[in-house]
Amino acid sequence: MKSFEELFAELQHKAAARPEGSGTVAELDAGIHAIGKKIVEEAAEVWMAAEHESDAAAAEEISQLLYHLQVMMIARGLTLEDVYRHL
Ligand SMILES: N=c1c2ncn([C@@H]3O[C@H](COP(=O)(O)OP(=O)(O)OP(=O)(O)O)[C@@H](O)[C@H]3O)c2ncn1[C@@H]1O[C@H](COP(=O)(O)O)[C@@H](O)[C@H]1O
Repeated sequence: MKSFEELFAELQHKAAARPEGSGTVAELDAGIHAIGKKIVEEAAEVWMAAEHESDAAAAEEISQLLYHLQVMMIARGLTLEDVYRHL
């Protein structure tokens, strides 16, 4: 289990080190447009899971949406602070 901040730090490291087999590196290479489509897809899955599935399924879909949002932040060069200042 990891926190939001720990995942973001891990993804920043992957983006810099570009290890073989990283899905994050592949998604970053696919670009903003592809990441955006993934976010929309995952958001729809969150909605459907929240309406029709278990708490565990909804939580898993939410975790995937958070992951893809973090990938988008890294693709745009945004930090956690850039986002937190709007919360
Ligand atoms: N938390 C996640 C995470 N959440 C979601 N995903 C990706 O998002 C996809 C979403 O799952 P879906 O159920 O929508 O599956 P899918 O539609 O079949 O996925 P695709 O075929 O579209 O890839 C997963 O297949 C993963 O590729 C994640 N990929 C990675 N992480 C974490 O990110 C870190 C870095 O991962 P790597 O870059 O792969 O090393 C690790 O700690 C991972 O646990």
